[in-house]
Amino acid sequence: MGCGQCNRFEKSLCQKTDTPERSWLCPMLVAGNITRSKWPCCVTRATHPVRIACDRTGLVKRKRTVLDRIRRLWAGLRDGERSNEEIILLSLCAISIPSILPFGIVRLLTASYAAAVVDIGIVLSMIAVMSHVWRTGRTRLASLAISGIYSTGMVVIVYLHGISLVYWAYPTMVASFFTLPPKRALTINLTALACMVGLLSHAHATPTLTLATFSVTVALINLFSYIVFYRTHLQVKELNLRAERDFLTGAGNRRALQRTLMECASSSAPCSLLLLDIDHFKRINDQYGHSVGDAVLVSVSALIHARIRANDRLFRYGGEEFLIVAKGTPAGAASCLAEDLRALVERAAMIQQQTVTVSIGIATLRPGEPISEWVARADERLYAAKAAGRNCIQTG
Ligand SMILES: Nc1nc2c(ncn2[C@@H]2O[C@H](COP(=O)(O)OP(=O)(O)OP(=O)(O)O)[C@@H](O)[C@H]2O)c(=O)[nH]1
Repeated sequence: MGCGQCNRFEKSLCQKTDTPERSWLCPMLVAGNITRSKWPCCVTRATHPVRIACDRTGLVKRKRTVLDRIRRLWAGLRDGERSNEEIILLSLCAISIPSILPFGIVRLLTASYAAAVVDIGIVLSMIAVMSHVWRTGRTRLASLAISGIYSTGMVVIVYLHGISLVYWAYPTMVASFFTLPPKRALTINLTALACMVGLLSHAHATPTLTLATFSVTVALINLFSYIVFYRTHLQVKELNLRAERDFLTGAGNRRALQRTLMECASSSAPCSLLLLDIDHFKRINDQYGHSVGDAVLVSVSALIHARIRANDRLFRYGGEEFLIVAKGTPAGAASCLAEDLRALVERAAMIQQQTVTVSIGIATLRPGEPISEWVARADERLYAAKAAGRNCIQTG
């Protein structure tokens, strides 16, 4: 592993710094032998106006080669710096450039200028999309653009050359499913198919049987792709849902909580946290066993779920702690909800001859308050409720 900035120095020879963006610096730099502004390669990853690399003996002035760039690119992809969507888009563009460019050149040489313009236009568009995704990391518009460029290019090529070049339709249409949601890809592909069939029958007088064969095979390719990608889409959705759920109670987990808290903090609506802890839960476990303890956790979670509104969210915050994010709920309404929940749990007969109770700490988000402070206030209120004798609520 090399220097965190230039990726070429042995880490053992580099010194660790306390800032995250300069976690490793070359010794020459640290020793003050050079100024940071003079050697930007060692200072920042973002800009490299001067191409410098470090080695064991010191600093060697060297231009970054294409191979270096490929290595760096590969390291970026491998280390998870880029999202899956970015990788798919970049790969699609990277594959289509060498696949289409030779045809463009041949057509240029054989004086098929119109087709050459289409091919080279697609290649240039792919380069533009690639550089946009690479620089910004934004994929939404780029996905639509790629599909649009492919489809338009395909229709124009069919218009120019007729049935002899319809083979491009198959890979192009499958590629749309990689970049877009299945329904959108299907819609774009079927529209392109309709345009191509129209052009083939009117502008090129293609025989009906050939046209039918083309239409049916393209439709089947789209149907199969739709089924495969739709199934994958559902599976990914299901996996994401599971990754954010607590296995025992079905409440959201800490990962899901973070996202919800961020949504609340960015909204102008009032929002309250209710941090709920089962009283003397250790005793329940010790006296009745862990399976009964688990059943109590499930029952408490179900009781809360049945009481809160569809807009509110329930999370398992810790072992026997639950956190309710009550959206659009000011302090007064949050106290009423907390008192209702406390009474509900107290009344529920979860274990024979033993009442299960809960303590609840409440904190309503203050304007501009950081999330960590908001949660800490709810935690502090919960401790106050415990200190006040348990089976009660405390408002912040
Ligand atoms: N059955 C079960 N027990 C759990 C689970 N997660 C945590 N616990 C137990 O919950 C207990 C929490 O004990 P404490 O933190 O001492 O809290 P407490 O006994 O409820 O006491 P107070 O909160 O002060 O009222 C520990 O014994 C944990 O082992 C779980 O998923 N299932």
